[in-house]
Amino acid sequence: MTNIWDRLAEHRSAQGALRIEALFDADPNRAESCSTAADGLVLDWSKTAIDAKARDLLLELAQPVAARRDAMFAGDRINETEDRAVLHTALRNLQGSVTVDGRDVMPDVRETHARMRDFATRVRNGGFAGQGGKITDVVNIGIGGSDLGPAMAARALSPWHDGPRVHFVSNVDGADIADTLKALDPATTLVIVASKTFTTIETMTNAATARDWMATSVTTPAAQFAALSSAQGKTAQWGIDADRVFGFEDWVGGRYSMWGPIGLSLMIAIGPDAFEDFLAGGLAMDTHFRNAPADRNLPIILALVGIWHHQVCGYGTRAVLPYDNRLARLPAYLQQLEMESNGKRVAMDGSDLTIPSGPVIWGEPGTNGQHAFYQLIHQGTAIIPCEFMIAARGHEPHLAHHHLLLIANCLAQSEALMRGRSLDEARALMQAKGLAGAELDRQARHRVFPGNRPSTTLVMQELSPFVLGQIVALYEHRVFVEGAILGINSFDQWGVELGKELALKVAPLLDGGATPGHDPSTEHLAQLIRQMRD
Ligand SMILES: O=P(O)(O)OC[C@H]1O[C@](O)(CO)[C@@H](O)[C@@H]1O
Repeated sequence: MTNIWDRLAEHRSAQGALRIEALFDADPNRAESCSTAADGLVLDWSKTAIDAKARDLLLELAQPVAARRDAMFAGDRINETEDRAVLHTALRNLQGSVTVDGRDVMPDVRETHARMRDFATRVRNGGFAGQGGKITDVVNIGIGGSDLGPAMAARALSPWHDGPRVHFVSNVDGADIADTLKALDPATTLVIVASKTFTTIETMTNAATARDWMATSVTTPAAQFAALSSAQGKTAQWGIDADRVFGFEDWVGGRYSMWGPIGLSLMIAIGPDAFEDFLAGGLAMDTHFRNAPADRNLPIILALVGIWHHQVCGYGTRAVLPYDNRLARLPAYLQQLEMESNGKRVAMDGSDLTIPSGPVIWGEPGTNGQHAFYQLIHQGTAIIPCEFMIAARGHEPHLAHHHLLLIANCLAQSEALMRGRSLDEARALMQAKGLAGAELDRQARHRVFPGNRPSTTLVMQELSPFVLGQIVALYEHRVFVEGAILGINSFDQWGVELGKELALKVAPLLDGGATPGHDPSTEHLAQLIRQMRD
């Protein structure tokens, strides 16, 4: 394994000043041969410096992935630090069969899905109503994996919305819930408390606030609450009727959970049939991931491109740039999926990682990002691999000219990043403006684009529930492949625990109490804030 990393590093250094464009000169079919497709979703990775040798070495690196992938789908306890299976894929394979510890888990999955379908249908058609009539608004209260997935997807699939309005509250900042609830009628609002553990302080605080708000208008607030949780005892204590509690097993990780009960708000918004199309897209990607050979396997290729850029080339961040305004929350969703999964420093066996783990993920939809941070991407000193996404068709046929411009911008950016603008070209531009001598040189230098900056482009026909399912599953498996290659556990998240524990100890300081063991800076800040507040 180490040997392949060394060989990759040697090869990268042997590439020297190689320009990506030169790879197209060497291989006239590069655009096609460096495109990988799965059920109509196409990834073009030709605008990277991955040449034939790098590709072969990366594929060698991926050889151990197949065994771990098969173990995951078989229900083995591959999440070793939490001693759990990893089976979110079962939630989208409703006809499938998978056993954990000798027990077929699918009857329960199917039963819960059927209950979700029934409840969502009744919320949508008025069979389940609020104390003031048909449900007009649904508020999903959750955070992290209990928020980001459904919030991202609800926005992405807004053309499919034909149910009640859905809103998402996640932040413990009271501004979030206050701003959301102020426009709603408690008597026609359904509140869904989404929390796997039903202990997360942000979610439980927001849920209690929502219950108080509801109590100002209706006699039985709990009757307009539903819960999505693995902790059924706690949901009962909270007074939520078991009929409206949708559970899932510990083998569904929070950030992988939108396919099951955590997707209820999405199902209510777009309807159970469209939600099942979303599941079908995820299942199609699973089938592809399990069966396609590594060199034509979309998640494996996407992961290897990521490894090439971060672990081999040393680029510290990765920009996700969907040219689709409705995918505005995708970068935030992927931040949790990728960084909570692969932001680790210890290998599965407890030893220190000797290679860097996952990169920083960030991004914004195009074209807005172009007018904000693309300056740095094009001319800054850091190289930022960009992941563009674009649909051939938009959802507004009467605005087709907008969509053409959107596509043109997307393609132009990846071209500009790769080709850049040479000093000679910049000088010619300045000459045409009448400049000469030292001033011409000075002005020209500011207009040089170094180019040779890598990007990938994911192309879809249109952003439908099926395609969104493919994209989410693609990224889940990409994270899996990267984690398997790095030898880390992508399914735990111990790194978020310490801050949670300390928040509970800091809280008394803000009320003038004393809890031992804080550093002087934290004590001082707490005191300062207390004074400013009073
Ligand atoms: O669904 P819960 O239990 O409220 O947890 C919410 C989120 O908190 C985390 O545990 C840590 O941020 C995430 O992994 C999870 O998605």
